[in-house]
Formats: sequence, structure tokens, C-alpha cells
Amino acid sequence: MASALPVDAIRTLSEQHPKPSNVHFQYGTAGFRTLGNILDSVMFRVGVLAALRSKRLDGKTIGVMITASHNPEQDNGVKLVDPRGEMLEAAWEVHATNLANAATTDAFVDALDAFVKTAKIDLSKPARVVYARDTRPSGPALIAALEHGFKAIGAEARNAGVTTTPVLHYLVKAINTKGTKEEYGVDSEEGYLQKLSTAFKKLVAGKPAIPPLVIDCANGVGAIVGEKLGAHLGDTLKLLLHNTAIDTAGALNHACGADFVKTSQRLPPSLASVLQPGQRGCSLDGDADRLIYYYLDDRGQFHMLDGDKIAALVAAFIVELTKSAGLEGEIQVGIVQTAYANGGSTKYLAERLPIKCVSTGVKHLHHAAEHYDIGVYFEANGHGTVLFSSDTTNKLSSHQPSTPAQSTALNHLINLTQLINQTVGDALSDMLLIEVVLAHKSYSGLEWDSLYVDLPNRLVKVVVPERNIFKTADAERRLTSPPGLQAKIDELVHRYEGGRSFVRPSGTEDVVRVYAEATVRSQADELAFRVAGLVYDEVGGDPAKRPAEFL
Ligand SMILES: CC(=O)N[C@H]1[C@@H](OP(=O)(O)O)O[C@H](CO)[C@@H](O)[C@@H]1O
Ligand SMILES: [Mg+2]
Repeated sequence: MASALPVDAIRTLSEQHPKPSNVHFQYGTAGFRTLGNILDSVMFRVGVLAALRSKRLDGKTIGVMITASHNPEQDNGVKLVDPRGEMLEAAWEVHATNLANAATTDAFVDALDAFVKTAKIDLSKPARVVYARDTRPSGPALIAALEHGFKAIGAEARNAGVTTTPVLHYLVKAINTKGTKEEYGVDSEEGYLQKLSTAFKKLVAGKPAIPPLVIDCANGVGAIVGEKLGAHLGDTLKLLLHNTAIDTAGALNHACGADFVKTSQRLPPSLASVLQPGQRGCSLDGDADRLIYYYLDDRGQFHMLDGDKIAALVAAFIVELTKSAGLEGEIQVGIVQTAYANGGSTKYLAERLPIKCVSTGVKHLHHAAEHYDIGVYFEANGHGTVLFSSDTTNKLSSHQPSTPAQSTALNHLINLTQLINQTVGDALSDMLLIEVVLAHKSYSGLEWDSLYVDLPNRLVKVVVPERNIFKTADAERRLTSPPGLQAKIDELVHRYEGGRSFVRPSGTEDVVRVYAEATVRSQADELAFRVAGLVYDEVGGDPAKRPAEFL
């Protein structure tokens, strides 16, 4: 017999976290995300929901991460992590949205009650959660609201403190596999850093000394975890941490970080006197799950190495290792991208490997990558990882190499499975992976960059009255609504050499995004601003507020 919801405790505590009346919350691409100061009720309710998710899954530990990633400092957000360290099952996103929008405590309790029945949640099961936050100033108050949610429903909750999003994902998997034969690692941040650095040291043993690496920590939590990682790495790889001002108001993600670099396609001004020509630098985002590399050439010109370049570098290396290990034909490496992948990268990769295009958002990439023996997925913005299927992991551990060279390659592959975060993309783990490949190939940024040439591209935001009328098909590459708009975009695109453009509603911001690329820089810009203008006018944008750059 299932026990009942502790309705009295939920009511009492819920009254302390009333829902603001004029806001509609939505569990989107990255969980709930909006201004930090309106999220109190959402946190409380997510606390209760996380516990129910755990009960539904037989008491497995669920993760809760409070962060707004690369978004401005005043924003915050929360997302749930499922037992294997993956994003919350999509079907529950709707339940999360429903519960968050119940107008009153009574409505919330009624919604909970109905939900427990329809989702067949056995309330007698234990509820276990692990939670963490990034460095945002709104974090501590939101954690307190979340903890009230845990308390209300009686969850067993473990506080993982201030850490990165990927560390939290790792912890969830490590806790849930503890003591099993799939044990993922020691269930602590320290255990994770130990695991990564041990694998890294094995992978670069015997290689020439690696020059120090400049890291822009976006003034976020990557600064804290990056410093600890640096201590583990010692002289193997010296990390030069910059933008580490986690206590300076307004500094987080401001004119720095992976998103700044990717969108503005330039060096953070704070690194202008730091990065030397030829030296490698990289930027993390506010919760350290995105990574963008770059270098300055001899003339001091900036060159960006984004998620697409990372995918190309890493996939080629893994393919080479599988061949050298004598596993050619037995292990297939595949790539997953989104429509935002640069056309140059898609062409380069499609000529070499199986490749798939999916909708924006890590959960789509992750699931598609699981269908390959080894799936490499990166969003152009630098979020991604490499997944090894369990068949592949078994093959690697049982394969009998016939030569010393095969044995070395096989060991490298096995160590890569330890170095790479299998739950979600991690900027720090990805950074070590890239450093391994560069060391093995004796590549500088220049050689890596010349794998293929990026097509000039431009990303533009369009503010429209109603973004939900924009509907897409074909992995978001075509609009099906508003009717007729896609035909007009096609007509424009045809006029540009190497032209490609698509339009989709953002899942994290109240805007529509326009992407365009073309063979020549000025043409990519022109196409993007023409399509942006078209979109703006088509859906009745206010002519008085029409951005001047739209054509
Ligand atoms: C063009 C772009 O970079 N879009 C980002 C952004 O999603 P939008 O749905 O485009 O707002 O945030 C997502 C979550 O971080 C990330 O997965 C995605 O790649
Ligand atoms: Mg992030």
C-alpha cells in the first residue's frame, strides 16, 4: 500500500514560497531559466518534484542543478538530472511546467495529488536527491527554497555545494552505480578530478612537455573547479586561469566566457595582453559545460576553434586509434550535429564519417549519439562529449591486441573512456581531451584549425510578438509556420553563393534566432540581416522599433 503525500508539511512550507501571479514558467531546453529573483516558488516545487521522480524510479538518486549557465548574472535556473546522469526524461518536462504554474498552494497540492495518481508514483518508496549550484549571487536563497521542497516531502538530500554542472551529472551517475559492476567512479568532486587527471597523465605519458594553457573561466564556477583540477595535473599541464573573479558583482559571463567568444567571434578583451601569438587559449561558460578554443596567429589575428572544430579533431583521433588497435570495421564512430554546425564542418565530416543532424539541445544530440558504437556530439557553441556504447566498452576490455602498437592504441582508447564524461559535456574534461589529441598529433592551434575552413556566418536574434507561432521541421532546418515564410527565405538564400539560412524559435530566450552563412563574410552578414528583416516584418514587428541593421 502506498503511503500518502505529507500534505500538511507541503502546505505549510509552500505558503512560504508563493508563486508570483503574473509569470508563466516553462521547463525548456535547459530546465527553468529566468530572472533569479522570481524563481523562489519554482525551486520549492522542483524540490518536491525531484523527490517524486526519485520515488518513481525506486529511490534512485536524482540530481538538481541550480545555474543559468552562460546567461547574465541576474538570471538563474534549475534543471533535473536523471539517474544515469542524463537530462530529465522529456515526458516529465510537462509535469514540471504544470506544477510550477499552479497559482496557489491549494492548486499546487491538487496538481501534485493528480500527478501522483496518473504517474503511478508509489509514495512508500524512498526519495534521494543530490544538488548543487553555481556561483550566482541568487544561488544561496534559491538553494534554501529547494531544501524546503525536499524537507516538505521528506527526501534524503545530499548537498554537493558549489560546483560545475558536469560534476553534478557525474555525481548522479557515480552515486547510482556505486557498488555495482558499472561503478562510474568515486562519488565526489575530488573523485572525479582524480579520475580525469589519472587518465590524462596516462594518455600523455612519454609525449613532449605540453606548453601552459590560458583558460578564461568566465568569472564563474569553472575558476574554482579549474584550480582544483590544476592541482591534480601539476606539471603535466599548467593551467593559467583568468577571469576568476567569482565574487565581483556583474563579472560573471560579462565580456568573457565561451558564449561571448562564440557569438562575438573575438577574444575576451581581458585576455588581450595575456594571450601570446601561437599560444592556445580557451573559454569556459558560467557553469563550465561549454568550451571554445582559440589562438592568435603571427600577425596577432584571432582564430576561433569552436565545437565543430572540436568534433572534427576528436573524431579523427578516435577513428585513428580504433584502426591502430585493430578494431577497424568493428567499432563505428559517428557524429551528431545541429543545424548551427558550420557548413564547412558538415562537408568535411560527412566525407569521412556517418553524420546525423538533430534539433538544438543537448538531450537530442546525446540520444542520437547513443546509437553509434562511439558517438561524437558537439554543438557549435562548444557543448558536447563522446559516448562509448556498452558494447564498445566490452569490446575494448576483451579485445586481444596482436602487436605492441595495437596494445598501445587499445590502452589509449580505454583511458579515453575514463577521461571523457559519459553523462554530459564537460568543458574541463573536453579541454583535457583536446590537449591529449594536440599532444599526440603535435598540433598547434594552426594545424588543428586547418582541418577545414569555416564558412563565414552570422547569428541574429529577432524579437517578435509571439515566438510560438514559429514551427520547424527537418531538424529545425525548415519553417512550417508561419505559412509561406520558408518559401521567401529560400528565395533569398538562392541569391547568395554558398548561402544557407534557417529560422527557429529559441528554447531559452524570448526571441527567434536567424542563422546564415555564405562563402563571403559580407554576404553572410547581408543574408542574415535580410532574413531577420523578413521575419520581423512578416509577423508584424513594430516598424518604429525595427533594428537599424535589419535589411
Ligand atoms: C544557437 C544556440 O547556441 N542555442 C543554444 C541555446 O538554445 P536556444 O534554444 O537556441 O535558446 O541554449 C541551449 C541550452 O544551453 C543550447 O543547447 C543551444 O545550443
Ligand atoms: Mg553551460
